[in-house]
Amino acid sequence: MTNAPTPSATWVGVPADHLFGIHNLPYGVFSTSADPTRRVGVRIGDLVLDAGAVAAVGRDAGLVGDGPDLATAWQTPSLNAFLALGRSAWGTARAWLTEILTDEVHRDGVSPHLHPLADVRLHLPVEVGDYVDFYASEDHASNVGKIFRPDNAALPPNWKHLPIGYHGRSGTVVVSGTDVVRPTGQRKGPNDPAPVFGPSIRLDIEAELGYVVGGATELGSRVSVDEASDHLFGVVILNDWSARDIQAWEYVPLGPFLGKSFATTISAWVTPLEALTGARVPLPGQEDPEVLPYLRGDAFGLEVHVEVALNGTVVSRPEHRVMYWSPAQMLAHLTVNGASLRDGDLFGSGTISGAEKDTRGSLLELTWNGTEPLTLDDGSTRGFLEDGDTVTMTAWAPGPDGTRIGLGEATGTITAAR
Ligand SMILES: O=C(O)/C=C/C(=O)CC(=O)CC(=O)O
Ligand SMILES: [Ca+2]
Ligand SMILES: [Mg+2]
Repeated sequence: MTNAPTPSATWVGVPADHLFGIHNLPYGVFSTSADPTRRVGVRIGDLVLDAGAVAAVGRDAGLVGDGPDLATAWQTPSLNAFLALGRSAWGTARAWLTEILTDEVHRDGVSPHLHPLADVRLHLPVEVGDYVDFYASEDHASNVGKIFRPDNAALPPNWKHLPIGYHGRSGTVVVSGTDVVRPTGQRKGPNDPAPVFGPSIRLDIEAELGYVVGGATELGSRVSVDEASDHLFGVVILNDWSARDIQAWEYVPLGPFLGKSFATTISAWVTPLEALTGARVPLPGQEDPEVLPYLRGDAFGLEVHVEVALNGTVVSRPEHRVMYWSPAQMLAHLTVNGASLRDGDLFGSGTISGAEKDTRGSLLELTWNGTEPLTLDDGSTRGFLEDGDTVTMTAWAPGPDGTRIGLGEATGTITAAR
C-alpha cells in the first residue's frame, strides 16, 4: 500500500465535494464512437480518463522502469488483467493516477485523453469469474425467514457461525442500464394444487454491494481474514434481481437457482478499496456466539449509504454498516476449503436491510410479501415490480476531509417476459 499524501486539488477542476473527486478514482470499461475499442477508464468528475493511453505514453517514453505494465493491462476490454497484477500494482496505479491528475505539469499530456462522460459508452467492467452471493444482514435474514418459513426460527442455526452464501450465475451479471427481461418459470403458491408455468408475478430487487476480487490464488490454499485485503480490489453496487415466486418453490433443499440467475446488475464503476479507507467501521458485533478462529482478524465493516428508487420515488435507504459479516470474513470463508480465487471473481454482500422499515433492501420486506404495498410519487402502488418499472440504486461512502466517494448507480428497467 502506498503512503503518499492525498492531494486535495486536481487541475481537472473538479470541486472537492464532487462524488467523483480526486479521492475516488474508480475504474470502469468504456468505448467512444470514434474508438469503439473497449478499454479501461478512470472517472474524475464528469470525465473519463483513457488510462491505458496515458500509461502507454509514459511506457513508450521509457518512464515505467521496473513498475507494473499498466498500459498493457489497461488496454484490454475488462479490468481482469489489472486485477491479476495484484495489490501492490493497484497501489502503484492509484498513486500514479493521483499524481498525473494533481500535478499541473501533466496537464498538457493528460488532457487529450479525458473524455466527457456523456460521450462514452460504459460496459461491464469485469469479466466475472465465479459469482457468489452472501446473506449477511441479520434483519434481512430474519425477515425472509419469517416470510418464507413462518413455522421455524427466524434465523437458521448456522447463521451466526458462518456467512451463508450460494453460487450464482456469473454469465448473467450485467452492467447498469441493461434492461431486465421478466423471467418465466415454475411457481406453486401454498394453495395451488400443482405448479403453474408462466412469467414471474413476484419480481423483486435486492440492494447489495458486490466485492470484486483480484490476485488469484492456488487451488488448495486459503486466504485468512487478515490477508483478504490483498484480494479485495473494490466495490460495486449490486442488484440481485429475484423472482420470489420461482425462488419459493424451487429453493428447498439446494438454495436459490433460477429465481435469481436471470440477471444481476452491477454499477459500471468499481471503487477501489483504497478509496474507502475513511469508510472502514467496526462490525456491529460477533460476541454471542464467538466465531471460529478462521473467521477472526481485521474484519472491518464499511459505511456505505445506499438509496433505492423505484420509478424515481425513493423507497429505501439501506445502510451497509449494519452488515453482520464482513467482506474479509466472506473471502476467508470462500477459501477455507481450499477453493481458489480467480481474477474477476465477484461476491455479493447479501441484501442490505436494517431494523427500520425504510432501510429494507428488498420489496419482499418493504411490502411484507406484497401485503403492504408501497405508494409511489405518481400515486400508483406496488407490491412487486411491473413491466416498465425502473429501479435505480445509488450509493456513497465517506471520504477524507468530509468528502463523499460516489459509487455510481446500478439501474435497470423491467421488460415484458418473452
Ligand atoms: O432466506 C431465503 O430463503 C432466501 C434469501 C434470499 O433471497 C437469498 C439471497 O439472495 C441472500 C441475500 O441477498 O441476502
Ligand atoms: Ca441476494
Ligand atoms: Mg441474481
